[in-house]
Amino acid sequence: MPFADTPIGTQTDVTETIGTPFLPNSQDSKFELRDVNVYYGEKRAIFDVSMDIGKNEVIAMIGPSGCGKSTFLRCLNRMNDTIDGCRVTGAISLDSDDINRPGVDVVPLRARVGMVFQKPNPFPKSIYDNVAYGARIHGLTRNRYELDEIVETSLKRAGLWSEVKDRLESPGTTLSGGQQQRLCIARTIAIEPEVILMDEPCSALDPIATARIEELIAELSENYTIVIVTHSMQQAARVSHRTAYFHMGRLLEVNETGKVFTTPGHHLTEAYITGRIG
Ligand SMILES: Nc1ncnc2c1ncn2[C@@H]1O[C@H](COP(=O)(O)OP(=O)(O)OP(=O)(O)O)[C@@H](O)[C@H]1O
Repeated sequence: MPFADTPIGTQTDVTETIGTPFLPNSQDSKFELRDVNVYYGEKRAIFDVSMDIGKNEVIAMIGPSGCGKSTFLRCLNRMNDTIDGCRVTGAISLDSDDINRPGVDVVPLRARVGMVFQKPNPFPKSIYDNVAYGARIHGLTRNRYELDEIVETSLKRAGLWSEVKDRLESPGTTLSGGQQQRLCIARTIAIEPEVILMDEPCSALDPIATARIEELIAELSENYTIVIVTHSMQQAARVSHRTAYFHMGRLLEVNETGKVFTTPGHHLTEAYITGRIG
């Protein structure tokens, strides 16, 4: 316990992020963030965050409630634009292209960077139409046969096909919570995103449904970059390659997940993972 004697203050007492916020080769980065700040009106919620997120990386965002994890996640597909009074400064690039530059259309951006929310939110439509919706509006198919293929493939990849293949016309809302969350993942992957943002995707699910989603994250990481916000340190440890610890809007530490949980570099990371702050 190298920091056990350090008092837990409110100050974050770092000037730069501990660990490995930057990847050794910029070609390996999917996102590059530099000096990112987020304000809600006058209030600053994110302070000077700089880091890279790798291609095919699963990175977990952890930290006490209110530390800015969701706010940070929403920077990555400009979902903060939808919040009145929210302002983002700094540089955020996706494949070296600034996502905040004038002229960027957020619709294709959000197709490239899909999002799965805490509470499963299927549309009030059939299971089939939930998955087909995005493919239709983005014009990904030319005919019903191709659409059927996308729906089947997406449901298979989300691990839901065998459970729903005989009831595709039933409303999505008739599924269990865990099935609904897999339906939302199928809906997200149907439009072939490059990145999937997950904001506490298992918090409404039981342990079995959670285990299924975690298996799915491991499978999806072969093809996608995944950024997951979680309150469960066990989940971060199970699914992620790197873990980022946020505290009061600052990114205090980011490192390989094993290191963060065994030899944290900052006393506040250690205080959080040992349950002394929550
Ligand atoms: N729409 C908003 N308007 C004003 N302030 C906001 C808004 N959303 C979040 N905040 C504030 O920004 C800070 C960060 O909130 P955020 O939801 O990003 O934290 P979090 O780490 O995701 O929290 P939790 O773990 O509880 O979900 C908090 O102080 C919160 O009160």
